[in-house]
Amino acid sequence: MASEDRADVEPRVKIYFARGFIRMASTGPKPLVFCGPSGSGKSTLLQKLLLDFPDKFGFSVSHTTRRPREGEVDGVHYHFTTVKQMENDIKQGRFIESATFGGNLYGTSKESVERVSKAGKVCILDIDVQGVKKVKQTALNPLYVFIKPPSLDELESRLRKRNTENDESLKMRLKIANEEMKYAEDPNNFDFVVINDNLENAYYQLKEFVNRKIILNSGDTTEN
Ligand SMILES: Nc1ncnc2c1ncn2[C@@H]1O[C@H](COP(=O)(O)OP(=O)(O)OP(=O)(O)O)[C@@H](O)[C@H]1O
Repeated sequence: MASEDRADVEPRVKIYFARGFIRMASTGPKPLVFCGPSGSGKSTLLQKLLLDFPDKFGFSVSHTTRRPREGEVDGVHYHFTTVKQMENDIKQGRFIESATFGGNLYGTSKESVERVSKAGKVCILDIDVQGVKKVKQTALNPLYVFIKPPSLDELESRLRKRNTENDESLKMRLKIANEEMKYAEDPNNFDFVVINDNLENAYYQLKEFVNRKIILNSGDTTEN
């Protein structure tokens, strides 16, 4: 889908080309990609994982020129910046990738990514299917996890309860969700699919996958 069609949807594209990071990825544990429709529970599950394994995982904070939503903290959820500042930073080569959606700029700075890799942590990428397709073209070779809502009706209900969307953006998110779920049906596209029906159950499955594929593989056998 063309980016123009997704005017109200935030891009979730964080592609880590930083040299240091790629070196780390090729020797250490694989990075972890979280993908899934808007409202499927990526942030919720990701936060639980970061809390459980604070020394293992790190999340690169994106920049945006959009206004913060209620409860969003600068430097935690996003680095909120101005168009002038961000355009200047892009010109100066400080961004790995950036895009304009719905009149706002979004991007991943080299600094945000390097901060995670310098701390010796596994980078978690929270990206949409477009981002997954792009990452698949790089040498990053992460593990791909798809967070799947139990149904589109339940997804709609969660998005409505979250109270972050207007009717138009909700409709767009549901349309894209349908396409993303079709992409995830191909077993070659993701290493693991978690159905986020009951949160604790979904998290249990995710944690088991992460323990098996990342924690135990890195030589750290500490159970959490
Ligand atoms: N298993 C669950 N049962 C019920 N509600 C849930 C569950 N998982 C997440 N939620 C709620 O659903 C809403 C969407 O979750 P969340 O914000 O984590 O989704 P997301 O995939 O990160 O969305 P976006 O891509 O738009 O940021 C939140 O209000 C969250 O509290």
